[in-house]
Amino acid sequence: MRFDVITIFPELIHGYLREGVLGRAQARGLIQIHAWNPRDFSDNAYRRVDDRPFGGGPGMLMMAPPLLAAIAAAREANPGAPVIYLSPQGQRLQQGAVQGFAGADGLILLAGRYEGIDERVLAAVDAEWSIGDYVLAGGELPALVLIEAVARQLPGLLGHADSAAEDSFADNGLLDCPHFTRPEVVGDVRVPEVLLSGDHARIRSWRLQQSLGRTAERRPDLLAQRVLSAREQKLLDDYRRQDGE
Ligand SMILES: Nc1nonc1C(=O)NCC1CCCCC1
Repeated sequence: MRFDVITIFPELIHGYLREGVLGRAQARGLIQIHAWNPRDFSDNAYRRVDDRPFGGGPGMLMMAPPLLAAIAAAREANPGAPVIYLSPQGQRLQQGAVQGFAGADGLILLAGRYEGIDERVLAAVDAEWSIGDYVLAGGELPALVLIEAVARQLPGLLGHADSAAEDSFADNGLLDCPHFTRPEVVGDVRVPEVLLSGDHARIRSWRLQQSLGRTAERRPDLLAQRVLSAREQKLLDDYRRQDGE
């Protein structure tokens, strides 16, 4: 899958994606990352990409011509890929949309800076997405969040075959269960006995019960979106009874 990012800080993108599982995914050709710098498409000697806002106001805005030219170049290199602008004005990114994007051949991501971009750029944008209701200094981190969340869904990307499929939000819409590794005792806290039992059916039930319980306690909104099977309801009832003890 090819990701093109339009950014005045290409190294922010390449630097982060060079590491870890995403770096290995690039080396394996599972994903391709290309950054386009609007400065390379600026028609003035100083490679200027920003200017003062009409109507006044603080700060600078990104000018339309360099961004539109960079978008056109990216579209030519990544044909058919939707152009996504990351901004707090976008629709909220959730796992469902991430899985949808994972089915695309490519994505073109526009990372804004300064106080924003000239509104006329949005005529060349297919969708506007937000990673959350807060304001960052630029769209590079949101672009990286989207790339990482989508890339993790690609078959073969994660070492363990079903890791992504087992992600809490990915397959069951619940929060993740607690996880433990060696040493078996930390301070005076032992690993829950069930996880040492080797009884995999019992371990799966315990993990599901913990996810259900945690989701009920911390994100009742997520639980409300989900129909529980009779088995899941019983696990949750038992969890609540144990919790209440
Ligand atoms: N939140 C967000 N979700 O997606 N992007 C976000 C953001 O805060 N982006 C920074 C702004 C900075 C000025 C230009 C436009 C993007």
